[in-house]
Amino acid sequence: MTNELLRVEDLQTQFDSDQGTVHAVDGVSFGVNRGEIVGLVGESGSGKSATARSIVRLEAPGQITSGRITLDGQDLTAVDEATLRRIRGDDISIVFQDPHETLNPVFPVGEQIAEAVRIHEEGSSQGLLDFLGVPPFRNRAAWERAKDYAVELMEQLAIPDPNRSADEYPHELSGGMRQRATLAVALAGDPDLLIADEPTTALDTTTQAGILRQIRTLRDQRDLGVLLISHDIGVIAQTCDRVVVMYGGQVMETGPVDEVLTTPEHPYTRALLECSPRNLARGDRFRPLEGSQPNTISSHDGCPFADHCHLATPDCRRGDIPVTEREPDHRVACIETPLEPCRDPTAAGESPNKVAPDGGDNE
Ligand SMILES: Nc1ncnc2c1ncn2[C@@H]1O[C@H](COP(=O)(O)OP(=O)(O)OP(=O)(O)O)[C@@H](O)[C@H]1O
Ligand code: NI
Repeated sequence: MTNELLRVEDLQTQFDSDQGTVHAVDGVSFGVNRGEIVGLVGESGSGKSATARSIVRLEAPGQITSGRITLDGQDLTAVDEATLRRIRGDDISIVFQDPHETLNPVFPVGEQIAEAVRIHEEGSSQGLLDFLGVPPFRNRAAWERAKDYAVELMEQLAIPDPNRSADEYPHELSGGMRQRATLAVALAGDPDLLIADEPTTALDTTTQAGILRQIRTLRDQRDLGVLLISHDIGVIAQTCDRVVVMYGGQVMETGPVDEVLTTPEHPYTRALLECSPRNLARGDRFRPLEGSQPNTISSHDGCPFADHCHLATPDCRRGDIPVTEREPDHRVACIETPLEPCRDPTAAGESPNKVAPDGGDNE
């Protein structure tokens, strides 16, 4: 028995476009254990959100064309709509960058959290009421309990004066508090897995750090599995135990954060660390890698990074790139990476967070 909660195996999600098929997620595999925070990192368009949405089966208008997604052994690609709805409420929660996707502007936040608690508690009976199209039966005692628990959840999320904040509308809260309220809604059903898609991207760095710490605390308290999506490698370094580096819909490298970010092996991971916003002089603008994202339309043979990789050979542009395990649980999808690992791609500049500055740039 492992304590693996989520397993994504060879997932393919595609979109139709006028130009052809977009291979947004192109053979992605990774797992999330209970009590573990896994980061999904990559530039804009690398397929992070498409992966997250596929896991909760909200991939439309995209389509999962192959692969398996299992949560606690249950295949999410094979369950019916009613089961999926139950899983989304009870087992997996997803929060987005924009709280408006979760919070309704016209209701006080406490009421929305309580509503999420109540729906979870009433479970299948609520499903029946939806089916019959009648307004939900308001069990007074259950509603009061849900309200009490909503305030308790707000307290757990370090929202100050939760009794008062519960009566406030989303726009009356600061950005950070709104995102905490969103997390409270997400946790109302006591999920096993929390997926957070760029939850702090819209926030200033201090507020961001507070929320990331909160996510770690929740993980500790609830033994939550967390999939944290970010384009910011610094966020991943601060928060995650393991990281999955994506480019062009594929996984380039995956492994423990302190290994992957200190001794990155894939040329793309090295490039990503080099152009991390934290490595730029103050005032410089973060610019994506030269040439930015590959064309994921139609042809998707070989390594998507080949056109930007100084180590690329003709073999890199053909067929599937084999994945090799360099250390236990540290995998790299590259045929040309020198066996001598790159010690620290940022040795010349300032190192981001936990990345140890120990020189020896062999690139
Ligand atoms: N609804 C859609 N219709 C067509 N193509 C889509 C759609 N949604 C996403 N895509 C394409 O799928 C690919 C992956 O997009 P995705 O949103 O997963 O990237 P991302 O890594 O989350 O980027 P970002 O950091 O900008 O959120 C992109 O090429 C994108 O254009
Ligand atoms: Ni995204």
